[in-house]
Amino acid sequence: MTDLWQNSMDHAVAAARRAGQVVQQALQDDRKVMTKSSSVDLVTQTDQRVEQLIIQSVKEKFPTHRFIGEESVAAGEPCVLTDDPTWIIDPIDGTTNFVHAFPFVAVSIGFSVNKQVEFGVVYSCLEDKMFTARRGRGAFCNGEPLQVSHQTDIKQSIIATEFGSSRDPEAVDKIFSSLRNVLCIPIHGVRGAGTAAVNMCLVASGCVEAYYETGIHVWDVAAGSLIVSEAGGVLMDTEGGEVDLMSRRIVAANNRTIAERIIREIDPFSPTRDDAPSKSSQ
Ligand SMILES: O=P([O-])([O-])O[C@@H]1[C@H](O)[C@H](O)[C@@H](O)[C@H](O)[C@H]1O
Ligand SMILES: [Mg+2]
Ligand SMILES: [Mg+2]
Repeated sequence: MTDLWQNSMDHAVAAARRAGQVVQQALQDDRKVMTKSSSVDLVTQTDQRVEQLIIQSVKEKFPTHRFIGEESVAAGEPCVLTDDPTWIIDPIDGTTNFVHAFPFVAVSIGFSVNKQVEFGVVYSCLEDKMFTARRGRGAFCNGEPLQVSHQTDIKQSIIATEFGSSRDPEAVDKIFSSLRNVLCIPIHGVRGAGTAAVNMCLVASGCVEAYYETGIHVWDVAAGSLIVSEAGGVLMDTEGGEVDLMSRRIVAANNRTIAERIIREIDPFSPTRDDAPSKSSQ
């Protein structure tokens, strides 16, 4: 069977690698920091430049494809997923890490057709780890197959999560109450790399049993979601049931037992959806 999207995926891998080189180079220079929805929602010229580099290179090769890019949406482009082939791009996942030179920064590229992710590429550029997944064909890190952890006992697990960039006290209260509940199950520990994409790759790699967060965006998790499921993991909504990548809520786990156990402890809330009609960037 011919593989319809292999050319696009090869292009994504090459684009992510080039983008990673730009990010690494930029770490040597002064980084001018700007803000978006709040004083802790950071962006740099490197985020914008890398996104444009990726989009331009794709447009030259695949002129009919569409885009959802974090910085394009911040600049007013729509965030709508259609059935058309769509590149879902987070040029720097972990911008706060990048600003502080905290060494986990990723370029994340998901590709969806008929609203289904066909491939995902996450390049953790400071670790030089290229995570890839193609629907139905497994997940890999630098070409080596990935497999989630086999653990089913939550008490023997490590869980990844993040505080995100909302400082709304009600949201922060929910985040803390969930974290307290999960920690006190009790679990072995809580971790967070400062990038949703890398956290999901850690689930796929079997280093942590699960990752959950409310407040992420579709570009943070599109690629990682396929990498987790192709490594044998599951994706769920924070209230149970199927994940909706536009809903800004995700649980990515090694298996359903662990996912459902965490969901019991999460105090859920619903930020404005990514595809809400009159949504300004937040
Ligand atoms: O802004 P960005 O660095 O691309 O992405 C953020 C990172 O993934 C962070 O770990 C997560 O907690 C936030 O929810 C994301 O928005
Ligand atoms: Mg991100
Ligand atoms: Mg980003």
